[in-house]
Amino acid sequence: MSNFDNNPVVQGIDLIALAAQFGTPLYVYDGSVIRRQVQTLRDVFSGTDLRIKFACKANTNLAILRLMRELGVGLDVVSLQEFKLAEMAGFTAGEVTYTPSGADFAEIAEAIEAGLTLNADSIPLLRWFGERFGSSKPCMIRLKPNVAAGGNAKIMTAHAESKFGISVLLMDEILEVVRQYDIKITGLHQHTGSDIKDAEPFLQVAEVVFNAAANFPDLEVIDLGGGFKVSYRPDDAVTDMQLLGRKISDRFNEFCQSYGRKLNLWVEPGKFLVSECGTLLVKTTVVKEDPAKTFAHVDSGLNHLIRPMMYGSYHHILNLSNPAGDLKLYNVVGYICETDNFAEDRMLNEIRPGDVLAFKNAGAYGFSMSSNYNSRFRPAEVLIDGGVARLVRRRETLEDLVATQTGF
Ligand SMILES: Cc1ncc(COP(=O)(O)O)c(C=O)c1O
Ligand SMILES: N[C@@H](CCCC[NH3+])C(=O)O
Repeated sequence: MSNFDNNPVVQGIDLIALAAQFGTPLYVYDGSVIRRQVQTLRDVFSGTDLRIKFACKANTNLAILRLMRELGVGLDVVSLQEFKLAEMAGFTAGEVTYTPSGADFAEIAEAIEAGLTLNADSIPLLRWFGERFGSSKPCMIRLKPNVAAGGNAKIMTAHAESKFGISVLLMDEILEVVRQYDIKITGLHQHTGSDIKDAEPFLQVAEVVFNAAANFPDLEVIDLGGGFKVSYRPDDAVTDMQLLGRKISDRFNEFCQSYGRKLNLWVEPGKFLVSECGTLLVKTTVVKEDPAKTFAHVDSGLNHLIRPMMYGSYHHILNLSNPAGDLKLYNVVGYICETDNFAEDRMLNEIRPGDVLAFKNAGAYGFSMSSNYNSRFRPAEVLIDGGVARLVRRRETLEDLVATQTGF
């Protein structure tokens, strides 16, 4: 189904029946959408030696990771724990890159010993790597190209004041450390941000990385990060992937010629691969007619899908239980003791207590950013693939909430 149709059926499976079977709140993932998105990336970059590294912080459910592996997609992890999950899903260290952000060096040492290639994000880390490993292990560098792009300020990661990466303005210092310790730099990386619509910023940062590449003779990889925009609203403009793929591929191939060798092109999308596959199903608990607003409370909140509250993000909402109901204006709000508005002044088919609502585009940074705030359980998760719905995470219990507490 299109992400915005009021059609409650995914691969022949009725979502209202699924909500009744597994309860709400429930994350539901459509595997066919992931397959489609992977194929699109391969098609648009077919002129290059492309490797896709799924930024798995977007969704670390083991079934999703396994599906990625089945599809030949590698991973980008940001923590040792994400790598441990990757291993459980069948990945080997060689299929995974490691892009920590200001992580403890003890964790980084463990990750390197486990076989991961480090993507170094600071000069102190690069120096530490040099002192400890010299040229005995490969190393990548995360550059900060000083380009501002992304859907909102909180998800822009490459502007001059961003904490991420090593500024390209520090190239002399980078080179001094690399030479001092004879570090073998096998890859240059940058990640501009998330929700980037236009091809222009992608091309702009690619130029910065290509220019920097001339300083590093041992490169095998150029990693241009993720950030491709998908449609969150019915009328959203999205990244023109055909155009982007063609422009980046052409420029990358030219660069390889001038570099003197064919390199691998890596991209590491999160949202592009999994945002549209996911729907969060919730149940309406109370409809409150207030003189100012009509509030539809649901059995979920910022503890399950924090994007609207954290970034002001739009998630399309459908009333699956009453698709032909009269249109009315609602504030759709959570059950958490915070102002956890999912939507304000949203026109929706009449909502009645018990109605199942669907929050679309919830596959990326949904469950993976969830919490137990207010001591609420996190949602269960279901993956629909090959026409079969499979529970891939059970609902939590009180035992899960207290499992790590001691001494009480
Ligand atoms: C290093 C890195 N790569 C890739 C991504 C994926 O971004 P997106 O989900 O927008 O594709 C992120 C997320 O911010 C990131 O930090
Ligand atoms: N979590 C962000 C994307 C990644 C930002 C962190 N680098 C979002 O939901 O839009």
